[in-house]
Amino acid sequence: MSTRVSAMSVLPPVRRDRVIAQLPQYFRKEAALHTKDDFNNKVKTACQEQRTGTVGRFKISKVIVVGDLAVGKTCLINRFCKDAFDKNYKATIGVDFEMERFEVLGVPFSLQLWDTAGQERFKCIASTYYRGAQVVIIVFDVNDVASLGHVRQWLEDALKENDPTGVQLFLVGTKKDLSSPAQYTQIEQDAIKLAQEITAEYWAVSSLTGENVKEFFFRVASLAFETNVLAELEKSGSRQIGNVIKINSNSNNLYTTSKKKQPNCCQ
Ligand SMILES: Nc1nc2c(ncn2[C@@H]2O[C@H](COP(=O)(O)OP(=O)(O)OP(=O)(O)O)[C@@H](O)[C@H]2O)c(=O)[nH]1
Ligand SMILES: [Mg+2]
Repeated sequence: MSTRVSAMSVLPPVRRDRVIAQLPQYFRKEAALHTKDDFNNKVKTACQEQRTGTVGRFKISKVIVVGDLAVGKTCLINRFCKDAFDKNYKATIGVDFEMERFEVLGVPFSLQLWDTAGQERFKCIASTYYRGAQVVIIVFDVNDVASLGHVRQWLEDALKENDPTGVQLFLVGTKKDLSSPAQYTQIEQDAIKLAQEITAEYWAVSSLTGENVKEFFFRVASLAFETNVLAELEKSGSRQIGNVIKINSNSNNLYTTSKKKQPNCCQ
């Protein structure tokens, strides 16, 4: 029996319910990152011809999930990744992360979801992991106006560590199951207005019922994938990119940022 283990054979196949063949639609047209109803043509062609360069088996996009304490960041990730919901609150201490593997237009694509702490005393540990994010998800509770009010601060903190032009932003209202339609409509207006101002795509979800959770993460994976492939095509220009395999530089420094940076806010 062969003992040789290649990177390919270590990876299990992508789950059938993580296969994305069509562009998932936005939640609200007024606050969408784009409103096209299909993937970019150049992206589709590149995928068909297997010219996606580093976007493929080895490409990992970093996603950070930030927002006030107890708004439901951990529950949102657990509903999607584990199809589980815990009604008891257990504060995230520092950070946790989950890997999710997708197949988009036939190409493997992974998201690394970083679940960060909202509690003030753990925030500085968490913020050392913000660097290198391609997607920032800012979460608020649709039943808590103050948590929506703090979104700009979370955005500022996240962008301090990242190139603002290279980040895709999502604004997610959670706990929709707890709000009455009238209350919800009121806060949605404010949330959409804010999303437009900060150029974020707006979603409302419930991790308890699962409403819109899968749709939301599929949209995140698809838009991140599309942006990555377009960037890859642009970078390559006329150069042949089909044979290049390299680990994304962002993912290289994921584990080293905390060592390099000495936070001085947690004493
Ligand atoms: N009804 C309802 N409760 C929710 C929902 N999402 C989260 N909760 C509850 O809200 C509380 C906080 O959820 P968490 O996901 O732990 O919050 P968090 O944002 O991760 O909090 P920190 O880790 O401290 O930043 C828990 O008691 C959850 O059960 C939801 O969609 N509906
Ligand atoms: Mg948490």
